[in-house]
Amino acid sequence: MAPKKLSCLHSLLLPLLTILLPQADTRSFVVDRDHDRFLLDGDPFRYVSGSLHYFRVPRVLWADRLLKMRWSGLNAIQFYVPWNYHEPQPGVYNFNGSRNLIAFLNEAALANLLVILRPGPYICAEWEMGGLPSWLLRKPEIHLRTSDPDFLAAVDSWFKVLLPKIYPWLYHNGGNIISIQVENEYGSYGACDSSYMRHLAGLFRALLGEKILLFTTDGPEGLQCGSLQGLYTTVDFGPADNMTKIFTLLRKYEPHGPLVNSEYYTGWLDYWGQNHSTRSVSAITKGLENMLELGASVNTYMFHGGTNFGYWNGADKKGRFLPITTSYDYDAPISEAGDPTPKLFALRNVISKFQEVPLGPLPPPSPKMMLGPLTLHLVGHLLAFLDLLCPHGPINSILPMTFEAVKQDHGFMLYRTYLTHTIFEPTPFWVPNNGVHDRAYVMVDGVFQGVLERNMRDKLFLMGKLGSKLDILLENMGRLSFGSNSSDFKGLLEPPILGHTVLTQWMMFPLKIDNLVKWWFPLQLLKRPHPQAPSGPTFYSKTFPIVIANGGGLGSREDTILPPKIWINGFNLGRYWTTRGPQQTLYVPRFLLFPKGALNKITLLELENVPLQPQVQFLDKPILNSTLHGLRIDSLSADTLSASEPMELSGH
Ligand SMILES: CCCC/N=C1\SC[C@@H]2[C@H](O)[C@H](O)[C@@H](O)CN12
Repeated sequence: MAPKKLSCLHSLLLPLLTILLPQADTRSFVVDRDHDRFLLDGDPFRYVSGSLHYFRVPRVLWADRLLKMRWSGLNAIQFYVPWNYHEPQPGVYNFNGSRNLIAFLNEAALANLLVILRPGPYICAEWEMGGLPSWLLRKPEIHLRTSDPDFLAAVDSWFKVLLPKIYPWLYHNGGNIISIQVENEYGSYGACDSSYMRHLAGLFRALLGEKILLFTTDGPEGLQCGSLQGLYTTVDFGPADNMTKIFTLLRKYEPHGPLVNSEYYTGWLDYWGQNHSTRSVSAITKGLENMLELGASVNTYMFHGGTNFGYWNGADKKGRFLPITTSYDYDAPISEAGDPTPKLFALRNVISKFQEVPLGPLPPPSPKMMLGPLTLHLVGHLLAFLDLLCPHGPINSILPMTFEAVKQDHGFMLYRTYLTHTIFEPTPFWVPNNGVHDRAYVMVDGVFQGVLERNMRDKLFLMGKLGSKLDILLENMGRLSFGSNSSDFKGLLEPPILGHTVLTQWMMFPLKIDNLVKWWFPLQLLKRPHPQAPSGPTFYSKTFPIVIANGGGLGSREDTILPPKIWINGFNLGRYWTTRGPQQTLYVPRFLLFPKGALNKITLLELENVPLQPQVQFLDKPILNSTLHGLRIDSLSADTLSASEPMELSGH
C-alpha cells in the first residue's frame, strides 16, 4: 500500500504490510479471457463486493462500517466519488474531514478490503444532481454528459485534480484500487454520445496509465449505448431480474472474461410520500448464490446506505418530481444507523460457501438513546432574520431569477415583490409551466397564505392591498439525479401571475440558513418573535444536556433517532416531511451530541403549520416506513413526532 499520510499505528503496520504484500512491481489485477475470470497477482480471483458511500457516513464511523463489511465476508468495496461534494465552486476543492477520500481509501486498506472506484463524472446514486455540480448550470445552455465543450472543459479540470490523487492507490502501484468505472449507466441517459465516452476513456488512460482495469456498468437495456471498446462491460440487475437472460445478453459484449454484476440490488431507494422500499432476504440470497455458482464477481448495492445529510439528496421524475428521502437506509444489510440486519448474516452465510469469511464476533449494534420529549421555544419568524440570512442584500430583477443565476446552489431563496394594486377578492395566483422548482411558501405582509408545489399544487387564491408585500420562500428539494435531463434548474422558472397581472420587479434574497444556525443563533441571544401568532416559516430551538441513565453514571453518548428535521449543534441532519413520510425519524450519530457538562442545541425550522411549541423526542429505533398520506399530525403519539412540515438545512 502507498498511503500518503498514516497515523502512528498505521506507520507501524506499514512495514509489516510491505513484507506481507507483494511488491508494487509484481502486483497485478487483470482479466483472464482464456478462463473467464480475474487474476490477482496471477492467481484466480473473484470479488464479492459491497457498496457504501463515504459521503453518506461521517468519517468517525467509516472504520466501524468497513469492519462490519469485511466481517460479512466481502473482499472488496465499491464507491462513487461525487464531483459536487469535492468541488463546491469552480476551482475550489475540498478533500478534508468527511471528504477526505484518501483517508477513506486508507481505512479500506486497513480493513483488508480492495476497492472498485466509480469517479463518474456522473454517478446517479440518488445524490444531488447525480454528483454533477450545480454551478455547471450557470451556463444554462450546457448539455450535460455529452461532448459539449463547456462540459468537457469542466470535467477535464476536475479529473486533472482527482485522478492524480488516486494514482498511487491503484493496485499495481501498491494501493487497493483494482478497477475504475467510466461514467455511470450512460446507456440509460439517451444522449448516446460515443465521442464523450471516448474522451473520458482517453482522459482516464492519460492520467491513470494503461494497467488499471477500466469498466462500464449499465442495465441490460443500456448496454448498447453505455459500453465502449476497450472498457470492460459489466451489468447491473436485482434479485427479481432474469440472471440467465441478462448474463446471456452481456456475453454479446464480453464473450470472454468474468461475468460481473456491478450493482446487485439488496434493497431500494425511498421517495417522500411513497412506501418504504424493501427486498426479501430469501430472494437476495438465492440470486447471489446463483451468480457465485456461475463464478461471477458481484457487487451488492447497497451493503450500507447511510444518510443524505444536509441538502445532498437527489430526485427522480416518474410522471412527477420525486425527491429522495434523507434516509438512504436502502433496506441494506447494514442499517442506516450502522447495525447488522438479518440480511447481513444471510449474505455472509452464502458467501461462506464460496470463500473464507473472517471468524470472530461481529461488533454489536451501537447503543441507542431515548430522551425527551423536549419542548422547543419559538425563536422567531424567518423574515425577522432576513438581515442575517442575506447580509449582502437582495438582487433586483424585472423577472425572477433562478437559484443557479444568483449562484445559490442549495436550500432556500426568498422572492419578494409589492402589489401594484389592491386585490379585493380572492384571486388566482400561480406560476405558469409548472414553474415552481420545487416548493413555494407564500406570504402576504408576513402572513402565511399556503404552498405551491411542483407537479402537486399549482394555484392559490390571494388578496392584498396596493403596496402589500408578497413574499415567496422557495425551497430547492434536490436536483434530478437520474433521467435524460439533469439540468434541473431551481427557483421560480417563470414570473408568477396574480389574476391577469404578470408580476414583475422582483427582489431575490439567497438565504444562508446554515450560517444563521451555526454562527448567529448561538451568539444572538435575542429572540425576534412574530408580531402575531406563528405563521409560516418559523425557527424554534432548545438547549439541553445529555443525561444517560446507563449504569447509573453518564454513559457514553449513544446514537439516537430524532423525529422532525433539525439541526443538532449546527450540523444539518437533512430534510424531513412528517405529512408525507415514509420517513418519520432522522438518524443522529452519537458524535454530534455533547456529553454532560455541555449543552446541546436543537434548532428547527417549520415552514407551514407552525405549532406554538413543537416537541421532539430522541428515539432508540428508526421509523422509516410510515406513509401518512394526509393523516393529521396530532393524531400521532407524542413520542414519535409533533413537528409539522419540516425543513431545510444546508450541507455539512
Ligand atoms: C429503473 C431506473 C434505474 C436507475 N438506476 C438506478 S436506481 C438505484 C441505482 C443507483 O441510482 C445507482 O447509482 C445507479 O447506477 C443504478 N441505479
